[in-house]
Amino acid sequence: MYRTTMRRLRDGGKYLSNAIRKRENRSYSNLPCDTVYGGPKPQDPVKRVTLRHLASKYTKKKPITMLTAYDYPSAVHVDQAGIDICLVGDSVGMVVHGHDTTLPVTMDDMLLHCRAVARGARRSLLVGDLPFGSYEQSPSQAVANATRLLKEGGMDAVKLEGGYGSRVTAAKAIVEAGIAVMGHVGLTPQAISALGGFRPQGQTSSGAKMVLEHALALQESGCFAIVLECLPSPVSAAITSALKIPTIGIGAGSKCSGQVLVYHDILGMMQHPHYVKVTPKFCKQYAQVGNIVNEALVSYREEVTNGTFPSRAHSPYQMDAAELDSFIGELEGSGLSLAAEAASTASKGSSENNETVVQVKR
Ligand SMILES: Nc1nc(=O)c2c([nH]1)NC[C@@H]1CN(c3ccc(C(=O)N[C@@H](CCC(=O)O)C(=O)O)cc3)CN21
Ligand SMILES: CC(C)C(=O)C(=O)O
Ligand SMILES: [Mg+2]
Repeated sequence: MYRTTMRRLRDGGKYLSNAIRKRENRSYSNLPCDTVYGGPKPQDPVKRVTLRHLASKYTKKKPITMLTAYDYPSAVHVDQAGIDICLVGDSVGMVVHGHDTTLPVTMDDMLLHCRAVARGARRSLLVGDLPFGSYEQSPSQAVANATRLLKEGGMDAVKLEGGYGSRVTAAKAIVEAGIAVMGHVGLTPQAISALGGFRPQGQTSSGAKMVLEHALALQESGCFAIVLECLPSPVSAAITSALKIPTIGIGAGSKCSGQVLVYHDILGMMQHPHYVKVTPKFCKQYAQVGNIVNEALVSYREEVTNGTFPSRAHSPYQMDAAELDSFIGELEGSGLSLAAEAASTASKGSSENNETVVQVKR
């Protein structure tokens, strides 16, 4: 132990960089499913998307793909689909926690979701939203919380909203601390109190000019990309043209350098009337997972109610005949004759029923 520690110390950075290399070379082969999405194949070594990858896509005018994920399974899916950037958005507060706005989301909420996503996504670049109240007070507050998202949340970069002076100063301070920052202008949901609703932005000449100025200021502060939310297409086209860094649009038309949407929205999981008021109309649904979930849950309820579930196929655990006989004997010997009869009947039921038994290995 002492020797190993000494060797690591003498090695200096070498031990660490070998450990990192090992981690990066982990392969997908231990993941359970193949991919049919055109993303990385299970046998491919895992290479994290980097800012250089994004810059290269941007230069080649290849659209950058981004999607939210809030937990381990959604992160695995985003990763397997070959999406470039996985955003742990503060929209988690609305989509997963049922709030009407993103305002109640805390750093602790974000860190919990970030850690789950970081366990699931090994290839996508991980960006975590700085939540409302975690970066507005001072550049040092912004740096402290951005640092937590990387250190405790496992993120690769952070995102913050707004392009007014203090936000630009915060973005600059975070970049100077060595943390990659994504900006976010147009509809900034954390400003709902000032904006008066989830309204499209930049619909007047002066409004559009202000959004452009905010985007330019964020670029100047060192942001590596900027989200443009709910803007008319000509405005996001102009901003994209004026900037030297990628723009990622949401409800901002097709002229951005990339697109982002919310996981549950594209899957059609927010179609229950309960969600209608928070599901934006710019979102395309690529599936109707909500309906599939509803049908599955109703089937389960019905099958448990009418006794068809669990059948033998889903009752996989066996007992040797000798052990069973001995158990039934024990029950009878203890005066539990009804219990003994129940055990005996159940064993006959299972041998009469000739459905295939699914062997669950543990
Ligand atoms: N599920 C979900 N998807 C999102 O894209 C998303 C969230 N939640 N939560 C955080 C923000 C909020 N977003 C939203 C929410 C609603 C509208 C929307 O319905 N806008 C209406 C105007 C509503 C009004 O005028 O009050 C529109 O017509 O675009 C737009 C963006 C985008 N983000
Ligand atoms: C919609 C995206 C850009 C976002 O900020 C979020 O999901 O929180
Ligand atoms: Mg957000």
